[in-house]
Amino acid sequence: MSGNPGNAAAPKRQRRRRPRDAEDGSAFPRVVTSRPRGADQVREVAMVPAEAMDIDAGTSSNAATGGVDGSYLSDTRFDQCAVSPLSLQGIKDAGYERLTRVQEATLPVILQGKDVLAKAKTGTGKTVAFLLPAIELLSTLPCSTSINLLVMLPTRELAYQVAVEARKLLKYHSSLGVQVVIGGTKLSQEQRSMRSTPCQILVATPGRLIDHLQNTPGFSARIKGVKVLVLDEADRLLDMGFRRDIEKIIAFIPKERQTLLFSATVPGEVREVSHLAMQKDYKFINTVQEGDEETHAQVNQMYMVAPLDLHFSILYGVLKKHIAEDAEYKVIIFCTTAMVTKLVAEILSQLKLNIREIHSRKSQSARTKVSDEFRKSKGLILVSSDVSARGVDYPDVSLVIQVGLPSDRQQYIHRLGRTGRKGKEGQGILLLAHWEKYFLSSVNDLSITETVAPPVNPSIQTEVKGAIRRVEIKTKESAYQAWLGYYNSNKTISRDKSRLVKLAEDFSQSMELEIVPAIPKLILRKMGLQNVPGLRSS
Ligand SMILES: Nc1ncnc2c1ncn2[C@@H]1O[C@H](COP(=O)(O)OP(=O)(O)OP(=O)(O)O)[C@@H](O)[C@H]1O
Repeated sequence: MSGNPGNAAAPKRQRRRRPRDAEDGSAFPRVVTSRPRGADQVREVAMVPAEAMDIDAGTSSNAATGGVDGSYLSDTRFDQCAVSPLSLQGIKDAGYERLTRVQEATLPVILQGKDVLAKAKTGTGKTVAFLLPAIELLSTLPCSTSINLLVMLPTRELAYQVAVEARKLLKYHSSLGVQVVIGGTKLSQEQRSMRSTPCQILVATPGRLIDHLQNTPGFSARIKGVKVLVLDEADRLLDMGFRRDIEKIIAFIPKERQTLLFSATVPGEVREVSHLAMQKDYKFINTVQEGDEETHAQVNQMYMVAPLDLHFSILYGVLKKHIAEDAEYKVIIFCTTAMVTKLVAEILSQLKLNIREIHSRKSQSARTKVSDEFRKSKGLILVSSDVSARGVDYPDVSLVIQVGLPSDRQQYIHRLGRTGRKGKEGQGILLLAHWEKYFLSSVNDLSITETVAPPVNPSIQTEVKGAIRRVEIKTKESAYQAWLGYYNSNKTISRDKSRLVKLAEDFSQSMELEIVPAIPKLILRKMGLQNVPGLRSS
């Protein structure tokens, strides 16, 4: 390790605020000079530096047919590519034979040493697309204990998953290793393991990486060895929640490096700020075919609009129907906030459904346990906040339900992307109240169609109300406050504060509360709601 952390006195640990974790073509794709149609893409052109070159892999001959069998796979085999025998052996053991389309499109460009911004649909193998060429580069470097590959990503579950994928590819590269640094675990534990087995590949969430930069002796020297920087879920890492952390981290690592940005969604704003991380002449590789949607055609997307007071009953009805139709059901329900997630999980558990719960207020060990269990199981419903929205690869998810407003179009797409992975079929349902319908205009280019909510008969309603009444009052109070906070941070809904408060009261009534819970004055002031009638303060 460059610098000896064992001998250096550890500086006092600094406390800092950081965002909670939210909580594709032929081997030589065609280079296009103009962007394909679509209002979004037209906007992108205007904001991209002129030097950046776009590779529209979606229209290259191989990708245009969707690979040899119309799937997410290309017809190129790994053993036909310029990949080392050690990596090939690992790939073979992992069971991968052909490259996915995004892997085929990006591999030659990354191996040439170019900076790449790649867009490919969810569940199409982006992780291997950035790991494999980066590992190829690392395998040519002299043996060292510096960090040579830094993978940044927004959530802890995703960090573990990327490390697992890296270990598969590294199986025969005995001189290379991978380590994970994430929040929610003891810093000292990570410091110890980095000291005892310093690795060349580091997978990290931004906040924890900054903790190490500030508090782990020798770490900033080790990170000076970075040759490849990856921002997975790049648009999330470059949005306002994480951008400052990413800028800080980039300031610590060498300018002479290769940078790879990957995501299923690349809004114009991301291309606008991509210079923060990449060289001006980076390549934008887009494997979403011309005229195609950002979501998968094999995923049936529907929305339902119903009054808030019926949402729990409708949710129950949808789940019962899905379970009856599919014995191997595996469902993820996305909720707006951690505390609303807890509420929904508790209500559905009271209704005797097989429920697991995951969100940022759970301990990391509980999150890891639930995540591992859900990955392996069937016949299970995972109620989740956005900690599972991006990148997490749970196989065979049969249905994704999104209850209430997604934070934006990108989040809707990533959440939906937890089903329909690797060419499989899936279903998506978005459940909205009437006043949330405006969100639909942001996804109207996707194949999302209205469907009628299952009828809520009196007996279902009685059963659901009974379950809601059995949920602890404290859970409901926390959910009310979180709900208010979430919708208050939504520009459209919060424009009319009186209406917002009235809607929150409707939510409170849907939880069978007779009066709205009191909220601490300080929190009301922070929300800018201190004088709005209809709220109670404590
Ligand atoms: N060449 C390949 N052949 C078969 N399976 C593959 C191949 N490459 C990756 N996979 C598998 O495909 C699945 C999806 O990959 P991955 O999670 O990287 O998708 P992604 O595109 O990053 O999705 P998201 O946008 O949701 O993050 C994983 O289970 C991975 O192991």
